Amino acid sequence: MLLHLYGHMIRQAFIYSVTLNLKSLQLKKIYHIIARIMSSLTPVSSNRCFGGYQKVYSHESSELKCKMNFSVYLPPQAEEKKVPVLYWLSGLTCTEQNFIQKAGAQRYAAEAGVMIVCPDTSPRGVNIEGEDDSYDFGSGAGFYVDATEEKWKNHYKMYSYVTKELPEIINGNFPALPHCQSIFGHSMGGHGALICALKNPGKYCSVSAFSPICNPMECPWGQKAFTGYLGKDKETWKEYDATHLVKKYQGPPLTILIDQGKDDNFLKEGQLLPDNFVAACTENKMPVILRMQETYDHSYYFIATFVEDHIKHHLEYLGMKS
Ligand SMILES: N[C@@H](CCC(=O)N[C@@H](CSC=O)C(=O)NCC(=O)O)C(=O)O
Repeated sequence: MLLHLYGHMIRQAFIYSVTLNLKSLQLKKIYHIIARIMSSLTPVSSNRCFGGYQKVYSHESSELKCKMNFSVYLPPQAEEKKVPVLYWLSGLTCTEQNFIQKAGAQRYAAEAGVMIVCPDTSPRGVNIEGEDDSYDFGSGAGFYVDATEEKWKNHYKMYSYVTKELPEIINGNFPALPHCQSIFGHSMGGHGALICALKNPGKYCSVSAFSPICNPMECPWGQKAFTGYLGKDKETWKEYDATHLVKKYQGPPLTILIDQGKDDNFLKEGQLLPDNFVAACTENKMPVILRMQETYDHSYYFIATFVEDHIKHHLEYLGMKS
């Protein structure tokens, strides 16, 4: 309790120091030491689900310098042995809750014996002016990049959080097979999953996405987010654009599965651009399966319909053929 109070005080002191532009190296070091001590997980909820447990935890994130929630589904098999891990990245406006409440994935994860981990979609409550002003930038819209712009870069490091800090926490605290992890997601999170896999060859056994924002450099959501987090130089954007990254991917074979609803309004508005991604995959001879689903939209009803297929896709590459 006392430790949490100290942690909170140090975090606030850090936020104020950044706000006042003091940028004290010592204060940053102190924050990291406290964050490490505080890396213990606080249980938020635990519910029995298909013979396993759906749990939510909070923790102090050293990358994001704030308190973060994540959810973890522990299948029944995790009581006996270590299991593979599937990371799910949600889209704009989501938290760690959307997928666990709406996708209905726990039944299939229990059958397959895989853990599913869902982080939140951005840092929360970090006192950056304007952070809560729009649904597609700031809170709930971290875009899974490490911001380089002065205003955002101290907290908005979702790329490092999901590829480094969170896996360390999962591997250190849960019965996870550390080299047996895959990643999938939806919309902003579908793109997040693609870039995490493409930027880290071999780290994830497989990747899949529902209605991903495939080419953020060329769509309004992506242009707004990349300008805000990465600045105006579009060369730097390429490091976080799946359509650019897939052209230069040289790692182990990766078969990418994408489901896209044909009645998705965001597809019609030009936010998702799957054809650009498929053309880039073809250019680099990358196997990609794009399934255009008649009459489906962008919602979690669509995700719930096809989530079993995605879990089966991952099982094949996690060495657990279904
Ligand atoms: N204007 C809408 C937009 C938010 C929205 O549709 N979010 C999607 C993801 S879109 C791309 O990343 C979503 O998953 N919403 C949560 C849900 O549970 O459906 C709005 O503000 O609602």
